[in-house]
Amino acid sequence: MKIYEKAPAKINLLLDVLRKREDGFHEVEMIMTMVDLADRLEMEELPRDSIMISSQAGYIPLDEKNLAFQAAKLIKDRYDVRKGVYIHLDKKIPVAAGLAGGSSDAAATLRGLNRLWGLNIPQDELCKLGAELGSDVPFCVTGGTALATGRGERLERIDNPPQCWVVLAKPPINVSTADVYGRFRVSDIKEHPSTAAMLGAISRGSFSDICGNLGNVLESVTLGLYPEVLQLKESMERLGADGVLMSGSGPTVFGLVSKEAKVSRIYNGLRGFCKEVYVVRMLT
Ligand SMILES: C[C@](O)(CO)[C@H](O)COP(=O)(O)OP(=O)(O)OC[C@H]1O[C@@H](n2ccc(N)nc2=O)[C@H](O)[C@@H]1O
Ligand SMILES: Nc1ncnc2c1ncn2[C@@H]1O[C@H](COP(=O)(O)OP(=O)(O)OP(=O)(O)O)[C@@H](O)[C@H]1O
Repeated sequence: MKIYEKAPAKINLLLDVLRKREDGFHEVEMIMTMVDLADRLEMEELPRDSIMISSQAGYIPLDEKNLAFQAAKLIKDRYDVRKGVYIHLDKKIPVAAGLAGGSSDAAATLRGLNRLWGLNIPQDELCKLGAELGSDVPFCVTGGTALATGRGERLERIDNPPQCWVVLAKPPINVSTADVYGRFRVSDIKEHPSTAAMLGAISRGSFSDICGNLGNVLESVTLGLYPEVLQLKESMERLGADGVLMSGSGPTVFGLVSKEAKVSRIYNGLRGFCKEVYVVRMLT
C-alpha cells in the first residue's frame, strides 16, 4: 500500500523573542500559518526492516540527517514497529529558507506512518514526538494557524487570517537558524512586535491590521548579515505589497497582497533580480 501526505510551508506572521533560556533555546511568541506551497511525500512499506529516503532534489541529505528519516526512526523506536518504509520526498519548498521545509516533511512523515502502520497515535502525542525533532515540527503536525510559545512547541489554535495572496521571494543565500539565534540579543530590540495586537487583528479578520502588525525580531540579525534581504523587503513594499516581512530566521521574504491585480506586478518586478519567487495562497 502507498500513502501520500502533503507537507506545506509555514510563514511567521509574528515572531518575538522574550529571553534566552538556560537550555540554550529562546523563549518565543510566534503566530504561524501555512501557505499552499508544499512538498509531497509518498510512503510505502518495505519488505525488510529499514528506512530508505529518495528525492528528486539533489541538495538535501538522504541519510539519517534527513528530518523525514529521523521522524520515521523515532516512531519506529518509540512504538516498536519492526517494519521498513520507503519515503519519496517531492521537494517544492526551498531548503534552508525559513519556511520550515524539513520540519514539515518530518511532521508529514509522523502523520503518514501513523496511518500506514495503523498506530492510532493521537495528535497531541504526535506533536510531542515532533518536538523531539525540532521546535517547528509540532506546529507542522497540526497545521492551521496557531500562537506558538515556549521554544515554539506549545500551541494554541487560533482563527485563520482572511484569505489573501502571499508572494514569497528567496534570495540565493543559505541562513542557519542556529547561527541567527546565536547572534540574537534581546537587548538590541528597541520595539517588540505586539502579539496581542496581531491576535486582535486576526480575530477581527482585519487584513489591514494584520499587515500593520507584522513583526519579526530575528530581522535584526539576518538583515544586518545579508543586506540583500533588506533590499528585497524594500522592493516588495515599493511594488505595492500590503504587508512585508521576513519569515522565521530568513532569508525568505513574504508579501501579503489582497488584490489579485497587484500580484503579477509584484511577481514580475521581483523576478527581474530574484530567481526564486512564488505566488501562493494562505491555506485556510
Ligand atoms: C526560526 C523558526 O523557524 C521560526 O518558526 C523557529 O524558531 C526555529 O525552529 P526550528 O528550525 O525547528 O529550530 P530547531 O531545529 O528546534 O533549533 C535549531 C536551533 O535554533 C535555535 N533555537 C531554536 C528555537 C528556539 N526557540 N530557540 C533557539 O535558540 C537553537 O540554537 C537550535 O539549535
Ligand atoms: N527533508 C528535508 N528537507 C529539507 N531540508 C532538510 C531535510 N532534512 C534535513 N534537511 C536539512 O535541514 C536544513 C534546514 O532545512 P529547512 O528547509 O528545514 O530549513 P528552514 O526552512 O530554514 O527551517 P526552519 O524555518 O524550521 O528554520 C538544511 O541544511 C537541510 O540540509
